[in-house]
Amino acid sequence: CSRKNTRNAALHPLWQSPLTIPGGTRQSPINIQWRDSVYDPFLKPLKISYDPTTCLHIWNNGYSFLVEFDDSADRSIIIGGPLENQYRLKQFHFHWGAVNDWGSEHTVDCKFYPAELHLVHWNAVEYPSFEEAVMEGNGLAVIGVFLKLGARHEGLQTLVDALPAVRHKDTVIEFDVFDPSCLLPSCPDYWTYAGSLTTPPLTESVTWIIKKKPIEVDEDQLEAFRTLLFTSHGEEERRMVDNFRPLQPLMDRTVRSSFR
Ligand SMILES: NS(=O)(=O)c1cccc(F)c1
Ligand SMILES: [Zn+2]
Repeated sequence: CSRKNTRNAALHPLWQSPLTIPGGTRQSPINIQWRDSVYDPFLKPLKISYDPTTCLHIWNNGYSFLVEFDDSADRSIIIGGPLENQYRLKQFHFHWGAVNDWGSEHTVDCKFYPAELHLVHWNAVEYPSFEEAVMEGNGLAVIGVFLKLGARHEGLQTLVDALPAVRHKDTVIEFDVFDPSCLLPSCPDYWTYAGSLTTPPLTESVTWIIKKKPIEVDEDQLEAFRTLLFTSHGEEERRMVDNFRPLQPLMDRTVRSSFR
């Protein structure tokens, strides 16, 4: 993407130095060039079934705010799409900007969205734990959903209302019923490619499934994200904004689409 729309991610202390993995060949995020993506007729529809009672808590981990789920059984799972196995939901979180001009990690034809949702799942068929799956090439499956400025999102609002309670790093609150499927667009279309985690340990273990259609949220909801802090109680406050990684080289990868 041309420099003109490169945002100032470099200012963020977490990614002050260009964080690259020596020998990394499948790093994320990437720009998705729509015209270069290849329609794959063998891609199946993605099947998603989440049990809202598996929701546990929300916490601020100093990178984003995470909504974590009980992944001790196959109760909230995804299957199909590009996946060989069934994957269990572990957590979801967001990345966003200081302003609405940027914030997403992935881009589409160099367009940034103001925020991006990541629903993180792990391959519990082949691996005994999330921590082990994180180290394996087919260990994780992350669904990415772009957020665009528009109508207020009622499902998101229940999350937004809880954010003041996790303003500081390492704070947590119980959050016992939430259905993350309310955050998915109704359109089934997606792109998929082999990539990595976008925060440390940056391991190359993610099958990315990026939804073509964004969901709409309003300005107040995006502003609520920006009231969170990277810093703990007692530290000098640093607003949690621009918590995204810079775009990474595509290298020898093809992005497939589930749609013509
Ligand atoms: N941003 S992300 O690639 O979805 C991610 C980073 C770190 C851990 C994790 F489970 C997911
Ligand atoms: Zn993420």
